[in-house]
Amino acid sequence: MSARTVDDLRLDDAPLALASGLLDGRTAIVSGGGSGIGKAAAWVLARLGARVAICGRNPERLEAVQSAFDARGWPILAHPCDIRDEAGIERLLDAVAARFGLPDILINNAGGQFAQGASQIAPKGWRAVIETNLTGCWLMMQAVARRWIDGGRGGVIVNVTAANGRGMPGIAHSAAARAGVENVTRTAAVEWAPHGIRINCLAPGLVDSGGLSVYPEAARAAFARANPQRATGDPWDIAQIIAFLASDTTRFLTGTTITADGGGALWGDLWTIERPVYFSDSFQKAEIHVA
Ligand SMILES: CCCCCCCCCCC/C=C/C(=O)SCCNC(=O)CCNC(=O)[C@H](O)C(C)(C)COP(=O)(O)OP(=O)(O)OC[C@H]1O[C@@H](n2cnc3c(N)ncnc32)[C@H](O)[C@@H]1OP(=O)(O)O
Ligand SMILES: NC(=O)C1=CN([C@@H]2O[C@H](COP(=O)(O)OP(=O)(O)OC[C@H]3O[C@@H](n4cnc5c(N)ncnc54)[C@H](OP(=O)(O)O)[C@@H]3O)[C@@H](O)[C@H]2O)C=CC1
Repeated sequence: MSARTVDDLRLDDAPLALASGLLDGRTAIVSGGGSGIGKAAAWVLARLGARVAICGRNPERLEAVQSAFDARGWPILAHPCDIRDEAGIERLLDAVAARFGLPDILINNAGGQFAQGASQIAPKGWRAVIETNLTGCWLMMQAVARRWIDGGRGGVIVNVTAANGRGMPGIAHSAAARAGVENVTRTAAVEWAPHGIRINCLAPGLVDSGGLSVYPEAARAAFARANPQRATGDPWDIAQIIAFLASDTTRFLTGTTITADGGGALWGDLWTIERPVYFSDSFQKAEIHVA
């Protein structure tokens, strides 16, 4: 896919890296499956043979994906759910169980944040982002893992985080939440290994998924400078790594984070908010006053 739209026909035609039929008979839940990376992941998983359940807050987005799947004859359950609502998560899992049985795969992809300087973030905004990206992700993984453990069987979890190794200027709340998810992933990977549960994270850099439209124009124009490839990522490529992590191909991999950021962890410059003048090329060192 050279253009970065998450367009249905492009998702049909984009080449698959994994073997067709690899996920035959598996059921996967994809949170945030109505848009962007989650939608691309739902497509990859279905093209590999999985039955897919998608959730998100906005029913219209889910229904559009459901219609596309129905038109292709792919089994799908679209169930609105806010991942911050534990009772809602139980209803989602009950609906999946009634339609497909216990899931085999959880793709914890739902998330997001708003860009704001760290000193400006209001307590309510901080809590909203932590609740979404840390607590929501945790509630999903715990609820699914409990059902696997109670059912005496294992499963695979893929948590979509964000490349945060050098911090994430302009989205401090999300940086904290994603680091928390990566650590609880390492922890749960050990605790739940005896139950046959594998769990890994995929940390994307900037991916042109449509989700980036929430950022200011000036920030978006600079996003391709965030890595040495000087490019934003493609949702299809991210979706294929998700499927790779969800498949038995990676059965010896657990508790790790794969970063897919075009090398941004090594070099690049990313500000999701306007960069302070202190960091501009024209700023004179002599202007720095150290108390
Ligand atoms: C050099 C380092 C290199 C590192 C490279 C790192 C590269 C990775 C970069 C990662 C970039 C990430 C991209 C993406 O994630 S794309 C996907 C984007 N999609 C979204 O973000 C959409 C989802 N977001 C949301 O739904 C919301 O932002 C939210 C998470 C907050 C949840 O919404 P909710 O409906 O619960 O919350 P509210 O809207 O009611 O708001 C609650 C309070 O939050 C504050 N708030 C919300 N929006 C803003 C805003 N735009 N500006 C400031 N504050 C905001 C506010 O306090 C709200 O309360 P009030 O409304 O009462 O004021
Ligand atoms: N695109 C990028 O550059 C990067 C993205 N990411 C992360 O990747 C994931 C996918 O993002 P992307 O596809 O790009 O953007 P999108 O905004 O398209 O996807 C976010 C999805 O999460 C869902 N979602 C958000 N909050 C909730 C909630 N409380 N409960 C249930 N669903 C929710 C949204 O659906 P709805 O609004 O209907 O609830 C939406 O489908 C997110 O976690 C994002 O933060 C990380 C790094 C970079």
